[in-house]
Amino acid sequence: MSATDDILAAAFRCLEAEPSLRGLGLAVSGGGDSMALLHAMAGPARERGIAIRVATVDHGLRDGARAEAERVARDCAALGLPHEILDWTGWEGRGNLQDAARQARRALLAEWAGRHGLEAVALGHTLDDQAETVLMRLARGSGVDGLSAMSALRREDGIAWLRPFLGLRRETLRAWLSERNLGWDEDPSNADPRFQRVRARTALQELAPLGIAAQGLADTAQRMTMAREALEALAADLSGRALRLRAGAVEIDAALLARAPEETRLRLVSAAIGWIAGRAYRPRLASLQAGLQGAGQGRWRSLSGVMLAERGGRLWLCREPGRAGGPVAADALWDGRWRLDPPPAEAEAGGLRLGALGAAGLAGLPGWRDTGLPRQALLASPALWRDDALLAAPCVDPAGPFAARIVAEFPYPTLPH
Ligand SMILES: Nc1ncnc2c1ncn2[C@@H]1O[C@H](COP(=O)(O)OP(=O)(O)OP(=O)(O)O)[C@@H](O)[C@H]1O
Repeated sequence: MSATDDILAAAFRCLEAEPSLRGLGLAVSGGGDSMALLHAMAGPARERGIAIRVATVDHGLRDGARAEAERVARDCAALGLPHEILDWTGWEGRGNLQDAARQARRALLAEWAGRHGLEAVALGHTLDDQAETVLMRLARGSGVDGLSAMSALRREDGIAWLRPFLGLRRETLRAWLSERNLGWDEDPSNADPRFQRVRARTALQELAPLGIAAQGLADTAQRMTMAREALEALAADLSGRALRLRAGAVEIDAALLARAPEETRLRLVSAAIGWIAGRAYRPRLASLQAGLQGAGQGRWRSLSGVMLAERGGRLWLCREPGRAGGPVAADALWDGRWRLDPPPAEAEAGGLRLGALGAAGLAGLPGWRDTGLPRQALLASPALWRDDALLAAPCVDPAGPFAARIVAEFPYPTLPH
């Protein structure tokens, strides 16, 4: 097969994975990979009756970025495709710039797709990106999850993110563009050795004599994806036998947990932490191991915004009260997970706040012991307040005036209440 066949076959395959697709967004930076995406997807999408829109994010970080975005706009105009430049103005100068830029780009693209009713957005990642990621993750000592492959289709934020070119080489795409006299802009940061990805790219060439090459690393990533699926199935099985959700806390049968292989155990506890504290706060492996060992001694330990302790043959995980955030308006989401259900009527909502029960709230509820929940778990459970007066504590008194609902879904099956 020629490069053109491969590229067009990849474009069609990607559209076939989403048969009901009507509106597709293309994320085009102006670099070689995404310019190939633009030119390769336009025809097949048109053939399938799919409307295409294109967006370029201007991070405002480099002179020349605007001109590159405008070049994409011109190419889109020539193809008859609507194009938009999305501006990122949010850099606060803290943390890792590339990570912040990537996250902001995702958010801007998701917002743009939502605004135009696009069900999917395609990205131009290639096999080379995959291989470089594996090399960088090896440097960090990553496990199965970190070494797993980017997926050709991933649903997140209500959008299907498509990566049609994961099986293709960067040089193939660029040669294809050159043959057609189609241009692209070379982002100068792609040659800046201050970036680890650029160093990984150079290192890959140096590793060739050892037989370490992009294809092999990408194959490893595929194998790791299969391994991850198997491990996820084990964690889901353990969860269904050993784990119960209680008032936003997690209760796990400690004996069953102890008998599970360490990888399964850590995976389950890490998922519980992610569920309680938000996915962004997953702990690192060493802290997780240390936290679990400490919790086994019966004292409450704090880890990634979550308290954990083993009590009476159960491992308990619950929100660390100080990390749950202050109270919010009663119709808002509190601590990323809790909502009143149904929301309060307008007449009663004035001055009403949803927040942690806390020690002050719990002191007025002597019946809390009847719930069978540890005090620690109830401290960070939701309560309804008007000024300083406690109106309801739905986890202590489910028959009371307000019910609270957890909106975040636990990733695995659980035992019934
Ligand atoms: N500024 C941007 N605006 C729109 N989409 C972008 C932008 N930067 C990256 N993308 C999308 O994310 C994909 C991966 O980006 P990344 O910077 O990791 O890759 P790249 O290999 O440099 O790609 P390209 O050659 O297309 O810039 C791109 O192919 C493109 O689809």
